[in-house]
Amino acid sequence: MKIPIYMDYHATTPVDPRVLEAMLPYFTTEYGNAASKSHAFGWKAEEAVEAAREEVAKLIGASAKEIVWTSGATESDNLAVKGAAHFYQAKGKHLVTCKTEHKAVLDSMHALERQGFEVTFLEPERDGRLDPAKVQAALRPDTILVSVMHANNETGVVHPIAEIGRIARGAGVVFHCDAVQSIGKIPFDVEAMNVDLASISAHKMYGPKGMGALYVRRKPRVRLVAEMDGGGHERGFRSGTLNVPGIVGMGKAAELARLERDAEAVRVTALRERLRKGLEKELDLLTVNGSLEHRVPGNLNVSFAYVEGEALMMAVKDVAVSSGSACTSASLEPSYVLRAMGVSEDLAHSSIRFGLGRFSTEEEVDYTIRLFGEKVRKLREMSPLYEMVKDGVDLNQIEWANPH
Ligand SMILES: Cc1ncc(COP(=O)(O)O)c(C=O)c1O
Repeated sequence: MKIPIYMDYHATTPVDPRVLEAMLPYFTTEYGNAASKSHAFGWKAEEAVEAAREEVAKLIGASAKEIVWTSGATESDNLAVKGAAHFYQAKGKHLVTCKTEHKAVLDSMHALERQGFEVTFLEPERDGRLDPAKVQAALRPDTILVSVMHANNETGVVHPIAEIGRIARGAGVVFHCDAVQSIGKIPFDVEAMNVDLASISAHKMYGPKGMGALYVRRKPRVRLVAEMDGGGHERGFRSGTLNVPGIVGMGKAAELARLERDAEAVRVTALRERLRKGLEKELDLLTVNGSLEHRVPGNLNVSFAYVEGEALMMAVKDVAVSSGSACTSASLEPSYVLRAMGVSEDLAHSSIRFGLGRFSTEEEVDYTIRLFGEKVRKLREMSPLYEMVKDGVDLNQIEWANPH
C-alpha cells in the first residue's frame, strides 16, 4: 500500500492509464489542428475529436452535436449561466439556484446580479437536497434560468434533478445542471431529466485536468451568448483551438465510465460503507452530513464532534482528505454548503470529506479507519468539552461567562 493514501476523489481523480495511453499519440505523432481542413494532420485530429464527442454524448443520452468543448466545468458553468442569462434577458432577468451550488455557478450568479439580474438562492433541506416544490414556488413570469447541480461536491448529495427538470420544462424555463460530480458515477440522462444545459469536467472522471464540456440542447433549441470571441469554433459557442489530446482523453474517460460505471458504483459504495461502519465502530459522536440514501457512491462527509477539522487533517497526513473547516479557503467561514443545510458552525468546522474512487482499496480504507480512530481519540483527550460531555454534562444547559 502506497502512503500517502489518496481519498480526495471529489477534488480530482488520477488519469486512468487507459486514458493516458489513448491521449499520447495526440501529443507526438497526431499533432494536427482539428480546424485545419486542408491536410491529413488536421483530418486525423478532427476525426479523433468527433469520435470523442460521440462518446461524451453517449454517456449522457445526448447527440454529438450538442457537446461543446471547454477548458473545464468552471468555464462550462460560466458559459451556461451567463450565456443563457445574456441571451434571454429580453424575456426576463430572474434566475433561480440553490445555496449549495459550486462557486463557479454562485459567483456567475453574483456577477449577473451586478449587471442588474435578480437571483433567488434557495435553501436546501436538512439532508442537503433541494425540494422541487421550492423551485416551483420560486418561478416567476420573468424567470429565464434554473441552475441546480446533480451531486454536491462536498456532501455527494444527489438532488431530485428529474423533478426539477420537469418543473422548469413545464414553465418554459431553461434548466442548467452542473453534473460534474455525478457523471460517470451514477446515471445522468439529459432526456430523462429534462436538462437543457449540463456541465461536465474530465478530471473528475479519470480524464485530464483543464478539459471539460457543456451539453447544449438542440431540441427544443437552447441559445447562449458566447463568452469567448474568436474563430467561431464549436458552432460559435466557444472559440479557440481545440485541446485535441485533452478531448481524446475525455472521450476515452467517458467510454470507460459508460462501460464500467455500474460495476464500479457497487464496488465503491461497498468501500464507502466499510469506511462509515468502521469509523462508527471506532468512534462515538460522529455525524454523517447529508442524505446517505441520495448520495454518490464515493462520498462520505463526516463531522467528528469536538475535533477541529483542520487540526485533524494535519494529524492524519498519511491520508489525503479535505475539510469543511475555515482554513482550507480564503474566507473564515466554515463550509457554506454545510451551513446552508443547517449544520452548526462547530460541526461544520469538524467535518472531513472522504472521497473514494476507482483505485481505492479495502486495505486503504482499513488503514484510514485505524488512523482516524487513533488521532480523533487523541485530539478529543485534549478537549475539555468532550470530557464534559463524557461526564454527562449537557453543554446546552451551561451558561457560559460573558467575556466582555
Ligand atoms: C460541482 C463542481 N462544479 C464545477 C467544478 C469546476 O470544475 P473544473 O475544475 O473542471 O473547472 C467542480 C470542481 O471542483 C465541481 O466539483
